[in-house]
Amino acid sequence: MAPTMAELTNTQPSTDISDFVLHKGHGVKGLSETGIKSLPKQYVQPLQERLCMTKTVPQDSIPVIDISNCDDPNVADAICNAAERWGFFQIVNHGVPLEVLDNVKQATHRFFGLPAHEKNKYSKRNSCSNNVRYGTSFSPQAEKALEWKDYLSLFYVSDQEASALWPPACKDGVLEYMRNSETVIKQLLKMLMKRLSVNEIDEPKQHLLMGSRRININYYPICPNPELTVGVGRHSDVSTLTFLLQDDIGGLYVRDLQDDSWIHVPPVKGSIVINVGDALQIMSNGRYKSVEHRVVANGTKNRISVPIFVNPRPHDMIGPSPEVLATGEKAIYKQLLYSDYVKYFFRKAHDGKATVDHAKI
Ligand SMILES: COc1cc(/C=C/C(=O)SCCNC(=O)CCNC(=O)[C@H](O)C(C)(C)COP(=O)(O)OP(=O)(O)OC[C@H]2O[C@@H](n3cnc4c(N)ncnc43)[C@H](O)[C@@H]2OP(=O)(O)O)ccc1O
Ligand SMILES: O=C(O)CCC(=O)C(=O)O
Ligand SMILES: [Fe+2]
Repeated sequence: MAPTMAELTNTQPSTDISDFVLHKGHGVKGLSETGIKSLPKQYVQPLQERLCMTKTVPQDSIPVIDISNCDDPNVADAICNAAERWGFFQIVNHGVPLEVLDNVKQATHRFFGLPAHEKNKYSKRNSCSNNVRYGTSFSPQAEKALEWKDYLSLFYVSDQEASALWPPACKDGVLEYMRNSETVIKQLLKMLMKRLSVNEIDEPKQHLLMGSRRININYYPICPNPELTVGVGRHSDVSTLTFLLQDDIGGLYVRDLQDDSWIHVPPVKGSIVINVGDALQIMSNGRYKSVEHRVVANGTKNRISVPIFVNPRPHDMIGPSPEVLATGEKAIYKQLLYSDYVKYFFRKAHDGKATVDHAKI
């Protein structure tokens, strides 16, 4: 039986909240559902990490790009310009059927709707594979303040492995969404690489750009005192590209590189949010920007999102592309083993752009 709100907040030491959320697998969703009225102190973020609304810009500035005609050079220009200027854009008319998007959202709700003991079968402690992990916050062992989010992270190896190991509550919807994203991911990478003088994506390049995929399903439950915490703290993704489906609640903010303000990425029906990750920033020698983003907590609504992180393979070396350096441009990033880079990212709390700065020469 889940404890009541009074049992958790008033009379119990804070270790009991950690035990309930982290170890027993209730997550922040379970905490939220106790009816808790004030934010436990573990989730109170330092002032500088909370999103101050006076630093946000109300207008919609992240481009929304219709990609129905991928062969149109104007479409490629819009994509590449957005990747250079914003690091973020939304795509519409991308060819992934609305039904597939609805199915993966339902799959996400089905998984998080399971009882805690079912979800907890996939926690780091209990999961039968490193490739399937249910958790909460980002890196609880490294964080001074926890984040108000639960997630399931699925590293894709093969359909066979996914069928055997991924939770039955969500695997079909997630696999269908992954399969349907493949063509558009290839189209986007082709356009982005062409501007970097990579005119053909041969097999080795394809491995480097999209040789592995990780899909996360994220759940941000209703939060008491949302202004005191974060859903996800400031970070950039370590992927090549991230292909993100959000529901209609909103709450994702992106750093404007020109003035350091934060810009909302408004939900647009049927759209997919695309962002450049650190691996592509490094390969493009800084031309495409992996931009800091964060998610605010919400006081009245539950929110979900489903990012597909498109990555190099763990054993690939990443560094500025030879085609980019062929012009005589000086490399600003080192060559790194991708899995070392990702481990470095996961070992720390979210800290803005510190991971990619670590890759600088
Ligand atoms: C969760 O909240 C998030 C997540 C994100 C993610 C943004 C991304 O861009 S994810 C894309 C990352 N790229 C890849 O996964 C592809 C390459 N993969 C690899 O190189 C490896 O699979 C590996 C990730 C390095 C894991 O290798 P493995 O040998 O299996 O090592 P482990 O011992 O299992 O893990 C090492 C260390 O990493 C942490 N960790 C691993 N997986 C996850 C995960 N899915 N989520 C969170 N943390 C993970 C873990 O702490 C491990 O350390 P331990 O102390 O537990 O041993 C963005 C924003 C978010 O809020
Ligand atoms: O939930 C979102 O909109 C974004 C989540 C995110 O940035 C991530 O999982 O890397
Ligand atoms: Fe992210």
